[in-house]
Amino acid sequence: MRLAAAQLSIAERLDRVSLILEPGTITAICGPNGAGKSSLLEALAGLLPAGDGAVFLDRQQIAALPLRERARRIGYLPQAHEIAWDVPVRSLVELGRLPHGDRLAAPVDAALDALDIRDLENRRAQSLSGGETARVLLARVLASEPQWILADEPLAALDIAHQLSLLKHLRRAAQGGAGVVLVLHDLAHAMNHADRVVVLDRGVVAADGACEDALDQQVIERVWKVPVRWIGEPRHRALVSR
Ligand SMILES: Nc1ncnc2c1ncn2[C@@H]1O[C@H](COP(=O)(O)OP(=O)(O)OP(=O)(O)O)[C@@H](O)[C@H]1O
Repeated sequence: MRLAAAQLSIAERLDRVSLILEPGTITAICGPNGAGKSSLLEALAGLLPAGDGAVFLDRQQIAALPLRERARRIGYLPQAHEIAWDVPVRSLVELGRLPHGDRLAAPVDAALDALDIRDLENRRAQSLSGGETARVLLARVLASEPQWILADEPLAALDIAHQLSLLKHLRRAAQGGAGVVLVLHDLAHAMNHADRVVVLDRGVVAADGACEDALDQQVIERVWKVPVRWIGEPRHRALVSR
């Protein structure tokens, strides 16, 4: 079940972006501020009109999919972590089951465990810290067991232990067949944990491929305009300035 963007052009945001995303893999979308990463993710989730282009889930245009089916198949975590309702955490995570029309305990429990928020399940959602809020909202996405997990900066508010445990969990989801697409600012996380990196620069794809190629030092210097060097072994790399 591929997710594909064809010739996505959205005024001032994306310019003829075409991608075919494979299930069972983790793709990182990287790029400087304003490059179009969130716009691309929103368009892939069917939340931003695709302009002259189109987004396809398998062979079906996403815009034509019934909303409930789209919500069942694509889980989307936006960049802004806002919780509108001050409900208990468990109820909020259960909202992930809405597209399925059930409140199955097993996927909700699995999501609470994956994000290490079992001890928060009775807390009011609006009483949480920033990182706890981020984990709860991601748990809601996971509870819906989507074929595609599209997450905008899911690691940004998390401490290092929760970052690594979430990355491990997303890898497990990919191994189980899900497609995982993450907007990441941390290039070392992209380098070490993704299978493929798409680099956006001012609305166009500047590089796309295996991590070591797409995040090659020269690409980073060209796109981000900073002198850097990778150190360490593959999958354990760190980025340092030169
Ligand atoms: N609702 C909107 N209407 C018009 N332009 C927008 C809108 N949202 C974003 N933009 C513009 O589109 C461009 C891409 O924004 P986008 O949020 O996709 O970038 P990004 O790569 O996710 O950036 P960041 O790293 O800062 O989150 C930016 O120039 C931004 O100002």
